[in-house]
Order: sequence, then C-alpha cells, then structure tokens
Amino acid sequence: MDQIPVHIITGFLGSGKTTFLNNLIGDVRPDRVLVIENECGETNIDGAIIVDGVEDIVELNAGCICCSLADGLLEALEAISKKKKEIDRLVIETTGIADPSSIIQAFLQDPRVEAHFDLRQVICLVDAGLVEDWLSETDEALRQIVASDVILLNKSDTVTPNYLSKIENLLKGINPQSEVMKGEFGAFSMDKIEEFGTTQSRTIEKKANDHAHHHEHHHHLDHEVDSNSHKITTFTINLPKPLDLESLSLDLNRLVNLYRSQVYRVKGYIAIPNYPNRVILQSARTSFIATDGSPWKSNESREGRLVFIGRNLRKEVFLKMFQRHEQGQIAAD
Ligand SMILES: Nc1nc2c(ncn2[C@@H]2O[C@H](COP(=O)(O)OP(=O)(O)OP(=O)(O)O)[C@@H](O)[C@H]2O)c(=O)[nH]1
Repeated sequence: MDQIPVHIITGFLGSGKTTFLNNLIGDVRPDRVLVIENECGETNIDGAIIVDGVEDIVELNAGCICCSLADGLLEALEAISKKKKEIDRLVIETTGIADPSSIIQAFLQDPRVEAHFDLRQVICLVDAGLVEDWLSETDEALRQIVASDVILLNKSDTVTPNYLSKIENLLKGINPQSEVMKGEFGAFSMDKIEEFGTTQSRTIEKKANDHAHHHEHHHHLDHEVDSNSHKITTFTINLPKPLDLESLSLDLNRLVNLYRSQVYRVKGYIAIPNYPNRVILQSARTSFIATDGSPWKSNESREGRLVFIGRNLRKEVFLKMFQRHEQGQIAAD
C-alpha cells in the first residue's frame, strides 16, 4: 500500500516556519499538498496567513499536537489516509514551543500511522539572530534542533557573515547528524532539502526515544507551560472592533519593548476601519510588522485577535494596557 510522504516543520517561535511553508507550497502543486497546522491558543493565525491554493489546511488548535496525539492528530491522520490518491505530500507545522519528538514517534512507532504515512524528514527553522537567546532561555529550541534532520538557518540577513558562521558551527555541534542550510525569508529549495535523503529510521527512532518522556507540559486555551524553570504562557486577546493601525502599533511596540525579555512572540490580525483585508500584525522580539491578510467576507464580523506567547506573562497587565491606550473596546476571551 502506498504511503503518503510526510515532512514535519519545526522551529522556535517566529523562526520562519510559515514563511518556508509558503515557499514550499509555491514550489510544488499546491492542490496536492495537505497541511496540518498546529497553533498555540484557540486562534489559528497561520491559517489566515498561508497562501491560498493548498488542497486543505487541517487546523488543530487549542493545544499543542505533541500533547494531543491521542485525539486531534490521530483523527486528522486517519481522515487524511482516506484521501491518499488526492495528495502528494503532507506537511505538519508544529507550534513554536512544541517538542516534536512525540509526533516523530507516532510516525515511526504507531502502526496505525505507519501503515499510511512515510516520514521523510524533520525540518527545523532557526532564527539566526535569536537562536542563542532561545537556547539560553528555553528548553524547546534545543529539543527541536536535536530532533531534526535538516536545519534551515533562516534570517541570515539579520546577522553578520561571521556571526552566521558561528551559529552554523553551534548548530552542527548540537546536532552533528543534521544538514545545515543557510538562507533568508524561508527560500530553501525543497529539491535540495530532499537530496539530503530521507530520515534514517534507526537514527530518528533513537532521537525520538532520547527525547520522549521529557515532555510534561500542559496546554490549554490560555495556558502556562512549566518547562523546568521556564514558564511559557500563551493567551489570546480579542479585539471586537476595527482599530486604528497607527495608534495600535504604537501601543504594541511600547508593550513588547517594555516586556522585551518576557515576550517571545505576538501574532495575530486586526480589522482597521474601511479596509477590505485583515491586517496581520506580528513580532518576534522586534518591532511589529503589519502585512495584508485575507479579505473579510461580507458576512464576517470584523474582529481581530492577537496571541501572546512568552515567559511569565500576565494577561491582566496586557489587557489593562490595551484598555488604556485603545480607542475601541477590548474584551478578554
Ligand atoms: N528579516 C527577516 N525576516 C524574516 C525572515 N524569514 C521570516 N521573516 C519574518 O519573520 C516573521 C516570522 O515568520 P513566520 O514565518 O511567521 O515564523 P513562524 O516560525 O511560522 O512563527 P510561529 O508560527 O509564531 O512560531 C515574519 O514577519 C516573517 O516575514 C528572514 O529570513 N529575514
């Protein structure tokens, strides 16, 4: 029986997973790719960011796939296995704080999954400018790098060539079995990546076993993840009205600068008055970047959502700041 080739895309928050996925989809026949998106929090922001044309995007929200294998992922895979003839590949994008080892294990050790799917490669996106921070502040970044077959050292435009070489060596030191490619804006050729060969089952099995059982965090809609001494918090702020982009950007930049050491990632979209598209706002320890998202449908209520991910974040503090500085009404979820 033919198996569906699978790639798992991992990498820390904001490292460029979605950007790479968009490139990959541009390279192949999008109607024959199926994507499983996993987001932290209830809002699947990436669903709104990804380019159109993909056969299907299965959204697994409200938790991290690595923790809900028993329900969400296995169910999704079972449904996908029935579409075998319609798709050429399955791509799974994990959350930025996921330990991918239990997902890898499912593909290598669960007979229900193995029967239909062939895990080709685990690909890890790395933010050249921030990876040292993430390695020193979190455990997840290390686990993702260790579990991968191919490391895409992304955002090379944000660092000097010398620093880039230093990071390349650091990554090779952490995971000597992996291949490292350097680049920017997720522009890595899938053909080249596939030339590195498929994952050696034995190797990956070892990796999966090495990293299994280290993972005991619990994900909820708004949740805190205890990962040794690091507490990763995720919460969503709903923005029920269209908002002024300029004043909101000022507020948001002020917020992330004030809590710079605690805020890992903010991502979401807002509605702005008289504008036909969602405006996607995101930051990864940097200023906010605003880009066009998908158009609002005529019957849709124009509500924005921002997901915050960080360490020891207190939602009340952020809500209060929004309430003080926003023009519209802000509601907690
Ligand atoms: N300067 C620079 N920015 C980049 C590069 N690659 C991606 N970005 C930007 O970095 C931000 C995060 O990229 P994403 O692709 O959303 O990252 P992600 O890993 O999917 O993020 P999460 O899903 O939140 O973990 C976006 O604003 C991208 O446009 C790069 O090579 N250089």
